[in-house]
Amino acid sequence: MTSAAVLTAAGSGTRLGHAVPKGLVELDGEPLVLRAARGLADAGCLGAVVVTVPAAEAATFATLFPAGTVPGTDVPVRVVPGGPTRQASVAAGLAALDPDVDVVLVHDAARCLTPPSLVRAVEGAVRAGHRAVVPALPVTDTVKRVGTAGVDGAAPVVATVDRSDLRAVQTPQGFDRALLDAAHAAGAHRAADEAVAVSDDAGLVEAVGERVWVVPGDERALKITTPRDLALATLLVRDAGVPSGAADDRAPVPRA
Ligand SMILES: Nc1ccn([C@@H]2O[C@H](COP(=O)(O)OP(=O)(O)OP(=O)(O)O)[C@@H](O)[C@H]2O)c(=O)n1
Ligand SMILES: C[C@](O)(CO)[C@H](O)COP(=O)(O)O
Repeated sequence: MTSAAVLTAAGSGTRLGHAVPKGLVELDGEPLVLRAARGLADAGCLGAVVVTVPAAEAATFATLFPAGTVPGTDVPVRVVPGGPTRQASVAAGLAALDPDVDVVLVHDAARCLTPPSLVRAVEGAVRAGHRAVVPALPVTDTVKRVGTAGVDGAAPVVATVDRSDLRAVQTPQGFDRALLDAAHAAGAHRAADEAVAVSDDAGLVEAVGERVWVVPGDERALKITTPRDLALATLLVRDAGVPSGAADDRAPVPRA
């Protein structure tokens, strides 16, 4: 029995706006995909990492793992081509996992500062019997549902949403491997089209009627999407005093 991770790095990073795919963009001198892979390996609970990358850049990504392992560790890495959507990229990663893997964590290279403690918390919750587990943080802004914007760009407020049971979901998301394989198979017809593909793997599990569980997330697991996110992450890695987001070991609660 082995736990393994699919690390998604096949996106282009359009909103970040660099000339290279986002996974190759450096944060304080180190590519995002390498930082993310190390965070997974340092958790100490994963037997392998499959990295999904843009097909045209597979050789470049492979040079980051010259020994076929996450550098500085003995965790094996496989680099495989991803697909046109995140969902398709995860499916490609799942197909490359060894048959003995029974627990899968799916993680975004874009969340490259995720601490190993969060990886262990998610993996441990799956091992403890929760077949689908996502880390999440409470929503802190006031949230409003709005209607269609007018020609001046202003949109009418339709309602103010009760935020008490809203959560912002992060990665890694952890799954019983058979459940995640089945959920991706059931949702495969959506994978090629960005308009209908799911934005996270838990969404596919929900669609097949299985319960997804939430564990406390961590502010360090922020997603680098825009130049501002990269600037913030740079400040965070240079400031060892940055506070952690949440305790890691609270009991899972059902997803609302
Ligand atoms: N076809 C895709 C699209 C996204 N991803 C991965 O999914 C994660 C979350 O996606 P996002 O941060 O939105 O990355 P991009 O799609 O690269 O960003 P953008 O939409 O700005 O191009 C990233 O690690 C990204 O590499 C992927 O593996 N395959
Ligand atoms: C998986 C994810 O990071 C959870 O928040 C998120 O859904 C990815 O979304 P994106 O649209 O691919 O950025």
